[in-house]
Amino acid sequence: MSRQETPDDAGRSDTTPSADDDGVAPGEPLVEIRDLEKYYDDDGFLGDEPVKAVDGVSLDVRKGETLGLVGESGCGKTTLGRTILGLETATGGEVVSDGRDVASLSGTQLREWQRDAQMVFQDPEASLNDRMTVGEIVREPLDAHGRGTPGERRERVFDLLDLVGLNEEHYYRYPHQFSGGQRQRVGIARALALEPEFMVLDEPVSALDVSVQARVINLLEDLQEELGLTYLFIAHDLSVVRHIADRVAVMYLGDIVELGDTESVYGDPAHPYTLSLLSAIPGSHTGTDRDRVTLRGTPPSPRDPPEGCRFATRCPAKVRPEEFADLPEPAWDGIDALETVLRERAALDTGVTDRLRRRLGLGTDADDIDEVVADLFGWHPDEGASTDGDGPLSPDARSAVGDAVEFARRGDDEAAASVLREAFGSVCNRERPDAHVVDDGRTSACVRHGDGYESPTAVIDDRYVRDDD
Ligand SMILES: Nc1ncnc2c1ncn2[C@@H]1O[C@H](COP(=O)(O)OP(=O)(O)OP(=O)(O)O)[C@@H](O)[C@H]1O
Repeated sequence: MSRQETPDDAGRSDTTPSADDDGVAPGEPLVEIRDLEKYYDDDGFLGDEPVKAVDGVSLDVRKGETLGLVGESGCGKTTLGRTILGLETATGGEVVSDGRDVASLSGTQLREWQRDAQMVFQDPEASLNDRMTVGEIVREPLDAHGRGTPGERRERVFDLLDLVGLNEEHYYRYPHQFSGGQRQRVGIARALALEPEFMVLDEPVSALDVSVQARVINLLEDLQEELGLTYLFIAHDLSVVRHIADRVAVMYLGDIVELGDTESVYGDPAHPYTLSLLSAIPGSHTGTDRDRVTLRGTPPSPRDPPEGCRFATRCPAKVRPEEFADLPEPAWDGIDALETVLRERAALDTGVTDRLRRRLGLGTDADDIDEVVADLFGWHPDEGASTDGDGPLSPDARSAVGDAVEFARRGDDEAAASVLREAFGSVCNRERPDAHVVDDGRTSACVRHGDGYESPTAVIDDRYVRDDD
């Protein structure tokens, strides 16, 4: 990993013992996560489903590495980090470290794990208590764990401040007297107080100015080297992760879709979601000219994730049914867009007002569906399926779209979306894909890596690049 020298890096002492007394060799699994689930069941009224924030995650965090965790907002990154640390109680699966299943620890053992594994938060403004001095903030975990005499704790805090590029004078100051970067250093010093071996860094630099970000990243890299730390680095900024992470895990709607060495994943993404995510970075060229692959719509609700592959509703490489193999790309664009509209309207429909309206037999605002169809396909459903006319849909496809429109007109967008899925869906809507090993240890959870399918990248090139050129 490259680094930049800064004045802040100078003069730190190396008084903290390195955390390699756990018997785990560098590169071996330090934390093993198996089928981890965290569902939030808030007993929502009207029988809401639980929020499946983390839904079946399996991965290892290896001793001494930085594992990047990326994905769109709301995909479950923070919840995964917090559940690994035992700050949230898992609703299923295991987190094993040093022979202990973290998810089932309590009392002293849980406290031990929470000493060995620490979290650094995104917002140093909100995560530090403004009524305490910096010295008190960093000392608090030492006090709570009864470490040494008061004098020894004070010395330890001075060492920690030095370690993160602050100095003794800062002991008596308050967080509000510090810049964002300095406050994040205080947060890091506090997280290091109990000599952890594993740290979850939750967007540790995203609230900071870019120039300050580089310095804090350098500090984290130096600390890792000096103290033998292992990081899970959560970020939505893909370039920061590329810089700092040895491996990267790509998360979508509660699950990991791709996991591998950072350079392989960024240089040649295997999963259609990774490819779409990376092609959204301006100027990124992921192997071929795929920058025009756009990620349509927003992720579905984690309360009601799609059946089969979670990414199927937005996937640019989705398997299409044989009987519609001849439909041109604009028809598929329209079908995907119509399904997105119906799904998003169905999600809104779960609002109390709409439910009550429906229960009372009042319509929802279904009238504009005809307009949507006309815009997307240049065809009005009342014209009938077999009418000749312009537009990309075949008569069979029109008939299926017409059936969906019937449901939407009656205010049942959910049924309309499922009619579309039934007609135009495939294995992607039925099976949750396994993680396939695609190259040297890299995994990607896409059905297209299985026998008999074209690879996701080949399909995307075919559908989006060649057509556009
Ligand atoms: N305490 C909670 N109760 C109910 N739902 C929650 C709770 N915490 C998180 N969620 C939901 O779980 C899902 C995942 O949230 P999480 O914060 O883990 O995502 P994230 O990927 O870290 O997002 P961001 O990048 O915006 O921080 C979201 O739908 C969120 O609304």
